[in-house]
Amino acid sequence: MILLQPDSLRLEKQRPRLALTLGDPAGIGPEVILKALAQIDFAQNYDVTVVGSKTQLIQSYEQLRQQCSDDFVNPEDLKILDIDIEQTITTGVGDAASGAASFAYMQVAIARTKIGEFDGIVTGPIAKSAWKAAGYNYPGQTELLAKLAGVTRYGMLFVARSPHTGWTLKTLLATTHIPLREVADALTPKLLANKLDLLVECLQQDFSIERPRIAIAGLNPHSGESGQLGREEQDWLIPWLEKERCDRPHIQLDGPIPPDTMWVKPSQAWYGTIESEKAADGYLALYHDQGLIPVKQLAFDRAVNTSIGLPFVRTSPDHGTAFDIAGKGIADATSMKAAIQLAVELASRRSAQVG
Ligand SMILES: NC(=O)C1=CN([C@@H]2O[C@H](COP(=O)(O)OP(=O)(O)OC[C@H]3O[C@@H](n4cnc5c(N)ncnc54)[C@H](O)[C@@H]3O)[C@@H](O)[C@H]2O)C=CC1
Ligand SMILES: NCC(=O)COP(=O)(O)O
Repeated sequence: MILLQPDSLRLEKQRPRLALTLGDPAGIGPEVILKALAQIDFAQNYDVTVVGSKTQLIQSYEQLRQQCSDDFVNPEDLKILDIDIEQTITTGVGDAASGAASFAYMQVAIARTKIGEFDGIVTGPIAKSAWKAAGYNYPGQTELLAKLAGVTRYGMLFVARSPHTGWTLKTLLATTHIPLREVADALTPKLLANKLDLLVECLQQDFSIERPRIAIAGLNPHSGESGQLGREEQDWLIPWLEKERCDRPHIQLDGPIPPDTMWVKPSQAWYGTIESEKAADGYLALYHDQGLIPVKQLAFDRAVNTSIGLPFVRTSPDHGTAFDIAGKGIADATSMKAAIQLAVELASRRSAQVG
């Protein structure tokens, strides 16, 4: 027997259902959410549920009404999964109360996504220190997502589309929130092979790049200058890359590229002073600031932090809680808007691949 779906049901199924967590309620999360949602025709394109305190959203809305000439939505017009943990939140101060709140929003969003209620999660920014003050010792939201989703293979990818050319910079971090002192020991051929797998899969499935070209950074100045300025490249990075080139003939692997020049071509492709084909499809940075200084330099207002390897979509703005400007009405919502738009694109693409 063939069951025909009514058109309305089919359409409804195609609209990605997103959970949008408020982030730390003492930071700019509520403000950028209200502003970003005013800039996107969300009712047409996707179905969004804000997960967090309605009281905090209303407070942010009332502040914006007094301070701000930008557009922002009224929380009364939103679907809200209201979570009020009844603690006092002080705007601009990330503490145990705000950390407990933002952690609770994440737990609910992840649990509801796991049972199929949402196709993806867009997370507002949280403060890791506030989570710690609340007794939750995670280096970030990515690790919590991975743990609760039950995956051990995952990565932190930053995606930024150039407003000048439309070219998209995609940067995966091989290591993330660890002290700089520990980076060299954490980097191993196994870890890099794992991250490379994730990046290739993501470029193929999420960005339809069948035979990607990937640039991999060196660790030391001048990629070690033949061992004179550091030995990691000679000892294992170059041999590992040579082996990967033989094992993966369908992709192009450039590197190890001296970290200071790695970002020249992406910035030229960003501004359109070279053709975008001359830049790589993906960049693998070996540690947090090696990747994020150039990304934020080029695209602080619009880069999106994307978790790859999870069984559902997760995006987030690239910026943090910005406690210094919370409650002032001056936060820029472009990165949050880009995070929502990318989540819609990725979720739509994945559901088209499944069905
Ligand atoms: N996605 C997330 O959950 C992220 C969370 N964080 C957390 O945020 C907290 C604060 O981190 P910071 O290093 O200070 O970075 P931050 O991104 O919060 O702020 C850095 C600077 O940029 C400004 N800024 C940030 N976002 C802005 C926006 N949308 N519009 C206008 N100005 C903006 C801030 O006012 C500040 O001067 C930390 O606890 C950190 O762990 C940081 C990055 C991402
Ligand atoms: N630097 C990126 C960042 O801090 C966001 O991390 P996460 O909370 O998304 O894991």
